[in-house]
Amino acid sequence: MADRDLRAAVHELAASPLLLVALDFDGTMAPLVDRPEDARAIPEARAAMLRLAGLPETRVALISGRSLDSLVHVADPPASVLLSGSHGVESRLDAEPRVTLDDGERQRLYALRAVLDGVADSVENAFVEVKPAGFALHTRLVAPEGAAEAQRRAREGTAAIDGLTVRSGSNVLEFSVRSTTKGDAVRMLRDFAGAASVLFAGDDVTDEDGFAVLGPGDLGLKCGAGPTAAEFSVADPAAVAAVLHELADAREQKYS
Ligand SMILES: O=P(O)(O)OC[C@H]1O[C@H](O[C@H]2O[C@H](CO)[C@@H](O)[C@H](O)[C@H]2O)[C@H](O)[C@@H](O)[C@@H]1O
Repeated sequence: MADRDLRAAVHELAASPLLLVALDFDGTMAPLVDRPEDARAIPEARAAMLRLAGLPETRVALISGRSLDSLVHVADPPASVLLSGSHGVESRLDAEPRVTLDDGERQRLYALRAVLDGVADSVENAFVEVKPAGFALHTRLVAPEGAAEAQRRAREGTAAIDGLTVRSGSNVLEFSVRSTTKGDAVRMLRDFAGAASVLFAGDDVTDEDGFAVLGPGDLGLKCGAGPTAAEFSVADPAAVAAVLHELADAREQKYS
C-alpha cells in the first residue's frame, strides 16, 4: 500500500469503536469471469475477510447484487458474516433469510421472466440469472453488437411492466420488482451492527449508491478506474485485499 492518505485513513478507521467492513463481491473481492458461478474471491481477499471477521468489535458484511444463494455459493462466508443480496432485497443477519413477494410483485416477476427468457433464447450465449425479486440478463459472452441489441430489446420489452428497477452493470442488465439499493443495504447493516464507522468497498456503478450514504468517519474504497463518490480508489481486488490486511493489522494491535 503506497498511498499515504489512504494508509492514514485506514489507521484512523482501525481506531473506531464498533466497525463494519462491508464488501462488494464481484470485481472487488473476486475478478470478473465469464460464468457467474465460477467467480471466487482471490485468496488474499478471502483471508482478509476471515481475519477481520474474527476480530473483536468488528463486523464484516458482503453486499452484492447476487441472490443470497448465489453469494453463499461463490463467497462461502462463515456464519458470522452479515449478507445483503439482490442489491439490498435479501439479507442474512445472524438468522435465516426470507423474501416474501406480494401478489403484484409476483405477477410482475412472471411477466419479466417471459420477456427476458424470450430475449436470451434468441441471442447466442446470452443467459438469464434468476434472483428472488428479479433477473439479470448476462451478455459477457455475446458479441458487442448482439449484446447491445439484446439489452435494447430487454428494456423495450419490459417497458410496459410497472414498478421495475433496471440497473446496468458489467456486461449485465438487471431487473428487479423491488427498488432497494446498496445504499439501503449499507444503512440497514450499519444500524443492525450498531457500527460507529463503516468501510465500504465496491467496483461497479451500483456500488455508488453505497458510497453515497457514507459519512464522516467512514471510508469508501473504489476498486478499479472510473468516476466515483468513494474517497479512495485502488487498482484491483489484490489492492483491496492489501487495504483490508492493513486494517486487520492495525485493528489487531488496538485489541492486543
Ligand atoms: O454486487 P456484486 O457482488 O459485484 O454483483 C454484481 C453482479 O455480479 C455478477 O455478475 C458480474 O460478475 C460475473 C462473474 O464475474 C460476470 O460474469 C458478469 O458479467 C458480471 O456482471 C452476478 O452474476 C450478478 O447477479 C450480480 O448482480
